[in-house]
Amino acid sequence: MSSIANGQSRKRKMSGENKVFLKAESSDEDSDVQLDSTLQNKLYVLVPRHANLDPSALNTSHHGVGIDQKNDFVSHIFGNEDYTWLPLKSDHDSRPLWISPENGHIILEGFSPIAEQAQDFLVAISEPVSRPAHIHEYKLTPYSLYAAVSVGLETEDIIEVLNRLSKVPVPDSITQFIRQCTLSYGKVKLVLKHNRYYVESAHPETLQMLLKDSNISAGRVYRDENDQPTTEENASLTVSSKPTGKDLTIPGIQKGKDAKVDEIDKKKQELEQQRKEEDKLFGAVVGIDKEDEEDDDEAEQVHSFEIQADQVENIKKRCNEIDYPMLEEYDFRNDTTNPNLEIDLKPITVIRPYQEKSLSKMFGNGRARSGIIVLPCGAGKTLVGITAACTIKKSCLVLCTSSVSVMQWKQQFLQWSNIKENQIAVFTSDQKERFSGDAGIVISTYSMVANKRKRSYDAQKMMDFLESREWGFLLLDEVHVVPANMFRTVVTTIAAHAKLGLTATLVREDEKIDDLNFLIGPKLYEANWMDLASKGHIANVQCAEVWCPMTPEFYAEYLLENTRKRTLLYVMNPKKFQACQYLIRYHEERGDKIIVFSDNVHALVEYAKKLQKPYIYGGTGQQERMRILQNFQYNPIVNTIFLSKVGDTSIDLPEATCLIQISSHYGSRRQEAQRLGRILRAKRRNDEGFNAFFYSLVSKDTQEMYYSTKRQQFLIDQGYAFKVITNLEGMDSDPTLVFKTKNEQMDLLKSVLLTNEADLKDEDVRELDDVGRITDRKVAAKNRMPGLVKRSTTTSKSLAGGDNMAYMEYSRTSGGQFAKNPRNSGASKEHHSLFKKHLKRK
Ligand SMILES: Nc1ncnc2c1ncn2[C@@H]1O[C@H](COP(=O)(O)OP(=O)(O)OP(=O)(O)O)[C@@H](O)[C@H]1O
Repeated sequence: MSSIANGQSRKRKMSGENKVFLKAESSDEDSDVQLDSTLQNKLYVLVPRHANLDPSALNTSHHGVGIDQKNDFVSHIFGNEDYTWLPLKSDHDSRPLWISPENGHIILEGFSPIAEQAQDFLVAISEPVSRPAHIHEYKLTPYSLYAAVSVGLETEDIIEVLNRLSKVPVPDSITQFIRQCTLSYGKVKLVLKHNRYYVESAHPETLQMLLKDSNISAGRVYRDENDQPTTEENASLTVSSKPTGKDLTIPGIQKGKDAKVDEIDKKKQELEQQRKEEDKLFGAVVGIDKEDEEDDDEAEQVHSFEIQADQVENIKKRCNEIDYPMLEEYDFRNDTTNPNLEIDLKPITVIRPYQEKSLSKMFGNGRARSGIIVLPCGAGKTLVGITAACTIKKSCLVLCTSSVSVMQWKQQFLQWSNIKENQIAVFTSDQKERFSGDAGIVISTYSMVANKRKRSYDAQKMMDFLESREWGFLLLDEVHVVPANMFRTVVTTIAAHAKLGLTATLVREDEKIDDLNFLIGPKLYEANWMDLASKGHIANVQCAEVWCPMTPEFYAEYLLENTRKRTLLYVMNPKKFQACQYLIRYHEERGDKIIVFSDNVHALVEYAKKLQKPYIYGGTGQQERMRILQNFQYNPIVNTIFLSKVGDTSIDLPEATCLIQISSHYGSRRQEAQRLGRILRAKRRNDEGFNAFFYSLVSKDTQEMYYSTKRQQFLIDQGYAFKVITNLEGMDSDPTLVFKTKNEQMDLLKSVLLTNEADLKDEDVRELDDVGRITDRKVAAKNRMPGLVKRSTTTSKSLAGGDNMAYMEYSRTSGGQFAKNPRNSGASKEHHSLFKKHLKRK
């Protein structure tokens, strides 16, 4: 939930907010939005320049009784977020939303019968903040509203549906904010039709207003009655019908139907019927599919004027400056200049419902909208990108973060679509291919395209080829990791009609995420992790933080040493070593396959050697990596491997069912989510009662606890509950564990203190993923010994880890199985001071 006010006086708080709403003066003339970093946690930090919100509108006291005047005995607990004075609607029980008049945060009751529809609507108009099992939190921002209008929602519809869903009337301040943010956004589109560029809008007055701007009107093209360019000026706009998208089919939806699919369809219909009845009952037809409904109505008219191709960039820039950013849409079906690409999904390829939903946001009106699709790790972003390419059917450029990903994309194109191998070209430092024919696919890396340093002759020739032609589709993988300036270079050097960004975690520690909105387009869709897990598309994961006490000797040194040595001391803590050994043994006995992650290479090697397990880090040769990974996949004796951060992304090991993290890089929320992604794709995710496990081992009372809390935040916001394990049963009395005696512990301490400074650094991985996935499954399969992989049967209690471990919970529960463990009760009192602070802050 959003921060609970800390007792500041309302007067002081309001003055702070006034600051947020004040349009910052021209400190940065070029930026399209203003950022007030002192007020990071507030809504409306980003204010479109035209948005001229009246701060006094947010002074809630004019609505009724302010909290200062309230004398009841609970209001003070909620501080400035006590909204009991808001008038509840008489049928509020059947409405699932609360809207804060002060900061636009929206709280959704996840247990409401119409929560699913409400969720669809909220994802379209606001940013999800936190989505645990029962209560979800969203926030309205200028960008989220920009995204809403870009997928076809209209201002009044947004307000009306919010009002229908809300338990209280939508506050005036929020209505006003929505109006101001949607006033100009999404009203103007840049469309390429029959190879001519048009500025298009359903609002002729908006186009007339734009044409009054000399920069824009200078780029306008006039045509005579023979459709030839003329200098004769003609004031009228072209009028045409709005495209309906009716006859557009996204491949992979109807194909490959079997009995199971029919059954699902039947269930869907039943659910649909049930939903319709609920809608009737609650009178809250959400209306986000209004666009589709409109298809049945008479086609709406759109107005447009043509602009010169070489003026597109200038006009786009000008429109951004005057707060009328042009949405980019590609009318690919009417593009007759760029040759078509013969590509379709294979008949056996069936895309999943959430993949279809995300694509329908992109192709909702029969054209391709540029924007970003956010799906959890392992949920199949690649297939979404491939399906989009199969829909557009024009030349396509795919950019990824590493050469390993390039090969994976190529392999996936061949796996899911009917594209021929000679129609796909790979452009990396090792391979510079061309596709045969007029149209094709090129897969490359961001650095190959954006790096302007001296290129080899071949690379330069390839770049000339990429820059000299028009691309129907630009697919951008892992958009959250690529620096904004790299994007800028890519987007300006490559002429592409439609751009699609893919990511799992739209979070960056550098808060640069907003750049993506303007460089690629708005977020079109964001899936809910818990929903996908509950439907079996990604694995259910039990997350736990294991608190390992420091031995007195290690702790004494920890308090004395400098930061780098400190890190090594808490990573090499003998108790952590033992916990790691204990968990490996426990999960190996259950038949799990375990990946142990360590960012610190020194620790990685020490742990792996001591526990006699194979390890891979940046310095491991390619052959050795493949050998280790193949053994892990197919050899029943190799059930645990140690990986440095080279394995964070793109490693596809669906056999892995358990992750143990012994050292991590500070507080990166993204890294934590990516690591979790390694087990979300677990092959066995649909087995009854199956759970994957994610353990983070932290040394108690050290800085590591702070970082760990920070890292988990993204996953907690997706609904994961991290349990705290304070005691691994039987660990203290187990004589087989390493570093049992004081002498052994002291020897370890000595070796840590003698370690070179140079060894203490985390691995510097430039290539984001260079472990690679094993694509040569046929070779590997030969070595496999079927039936030998042992998986012991366990009780559900054991599956929940309840046999040997004591849990306590400090985060919101997701209704997970750990929470039901009777040992939980009462344990939650035992919060570490760091967590207490965290909880209070929450
Ligand atoms: N519709 C589908 N039908 C069957 N399998 C699918 C489908 N969509 C995705 N998959 C499979 O799911 C797995 C994960 O897909 P993919 O690698 O594209 O995930 P991702 O979202 O890119 O993950 P990450 O962000 O971790 O790289 C792959 O093995 C892929 O083949």
